[in-house]
Amino acid sequence: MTRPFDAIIIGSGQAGPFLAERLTRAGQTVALIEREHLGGTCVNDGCIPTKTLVASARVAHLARRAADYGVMLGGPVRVDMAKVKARKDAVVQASIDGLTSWLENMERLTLIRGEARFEGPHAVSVNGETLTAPKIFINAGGRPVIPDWPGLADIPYLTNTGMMGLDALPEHLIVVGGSYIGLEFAQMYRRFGAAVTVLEYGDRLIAREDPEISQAVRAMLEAEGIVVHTGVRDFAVRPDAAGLRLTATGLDIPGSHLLLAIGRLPNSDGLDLAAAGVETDARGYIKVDDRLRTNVDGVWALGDINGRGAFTHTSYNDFEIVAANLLDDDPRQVSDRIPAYALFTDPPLGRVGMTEAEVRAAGRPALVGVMPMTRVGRAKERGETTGFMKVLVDAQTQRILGAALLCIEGDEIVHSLLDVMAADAPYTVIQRSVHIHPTVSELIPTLLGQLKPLD
Ligand SMILES: Cc1cc2nc3c(=O)[nH]c(=O)nc-3n(C[C@H](O)[C@H](O)[C@H](O)COP(=O)(O)OP(=O)(O)OC[C@H]3O[C@@H](n4cnc5c(N)ncnc54)[C@H](O)[C@@H]3O)c2cc1C
Ligand SMILES: NC(=O)c1ccc[n+]([C@@H]2O[C@H](COP(=O)([O-])OP(=O)(O)OC[C@H]3O[C@@H](n4cnc5c(N)ncnc54)[C@H](O)[C@@H]3O)[C@@H](O)[C@H]2O)c1
Repeated sequence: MTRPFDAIIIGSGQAGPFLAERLTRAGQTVALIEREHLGGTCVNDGCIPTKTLVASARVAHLARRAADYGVMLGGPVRVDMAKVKARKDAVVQASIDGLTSWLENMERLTLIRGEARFEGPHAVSVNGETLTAPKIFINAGGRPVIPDWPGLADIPYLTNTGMMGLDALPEHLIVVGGSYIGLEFAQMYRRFGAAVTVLEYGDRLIAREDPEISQAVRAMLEAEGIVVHTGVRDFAVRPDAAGLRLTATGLDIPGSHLLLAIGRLPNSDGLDLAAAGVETDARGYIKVDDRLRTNVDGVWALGDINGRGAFTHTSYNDFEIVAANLLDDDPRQVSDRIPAYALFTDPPLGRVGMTEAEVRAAGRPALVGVMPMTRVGRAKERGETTGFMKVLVDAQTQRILGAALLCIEGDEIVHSLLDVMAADAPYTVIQRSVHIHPTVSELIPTLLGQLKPLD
């Protein structure tokens, strides 16, 4: 049997449901196919649950520091991991429920639970049925990389998905991978009370960032008692009485739990893209142009699977780009996007635009301003002076090139810089604006008033 639609969407990640809403509102019939959980990674085992857990971990951390603020608690801080998990599950479930009822009640939308595969450029099979449509949108996301270490098949390792099921405190969590996923889990579990060791293959943590950021993040985590090893190679694992034993270059570590956070792979291999003739790059990401069109007419790829972004906000922006081009006669494109993201440690790292290394590589004359948080009144008042703020500016055009804000509220404050960049206005616009006292943002104009040549 063949069922025709105006559009088919594969995967209910952070672009598909919103696109379904726009298309159906425009009068089109849409099939949205999801093989697992509605909402994909962000809702089920990514952003929403991890940031909910980070919130619990921060409360535990502040409770331990209560006496520093003159607040006396009755005894040592205890974390009830079952309650932490239940709180996380409730926040996730509310999100899933909202999404489910929204989609189930969407006029002209057919929601299909099953695994989709291409049968041709405009035909997809699911649950033994063939669906056809002139327009097909792929929003099928990605999954964790699993290495081929000796012994891995013999131990019960975790990924970000398995971590969602933990309702008891690991005695010793070994985290492999010192980037976004690894570091967020490492800090939260240390704060819940576990011993935590981070093992990173590269010679520093979060190696996409400037070395001073890597160093500051490492120092901040070590100050909380997390053990960090970098330049680690030749991993092997085996079961033992403590749970597992991990060996690597110069290391032999017993652990109760192992989290693998060494990157993600696109879910393009399960789609039979060859049947449609859709091309991928060497790493499996679907090749798209600036408007997210694949090489096959009438097939688009949105979200992590196109390799043009790896965040919820980039996936959502992919939806906006496709909808604008198809429905609004508005030629939005990926290259309009200014890269921005945060690492949700505490304090977080808010990032926008270029790193210092990228500015140097571009060879343009630049100005730089750095301010340690020990000079920021609000940070002193809050007793949270870890980190610094750094901004890079083009010396000729006065445009902000990039910023790294490793500080309390860095994930929020970074947007004032991002918005001036998006407005294509000179940094002097922020420098001359009067910010509210006493805030961290208040020091951004001061920082911009102290720029020096980047030598
Ligand atoms: C632990 C963790 C924390 C994160 N934290 C953040 C954060 O704080 N901020 C941020 O911006 N980003 C974060 N991310 C990244 C973010 O989750 C993703 O970038 C985001 O979910 C976008 O994904 P997507 O839209 O590409 O698809 P996904 O959310 O991955 O969804 C794809 C969907 O497609 C379905 N699917 C796949 N193949 C098929 C098929 N053949 N048929 C039917 N359905 C299929 C899958 O089941 C899935 O539901 C985090 C990721 C992880 C893992
Ligand atoms: N705050 C956020 O926005 C957020 C949070 C979590 C995840 N994410 C998204 O999820 C994606 C995946 O995150 P991630 O942290 O898994 O991947 P990543 O690609 O960012 O980092 C993987 C890390 O693992 C290291 N590594 C690779 N192979 C290794 C090995 N064999 N042994 C030890 N270390 C190894 C790499 O050097 C790197 O530091 C990111 O690209 C990000 O976009 C975002």
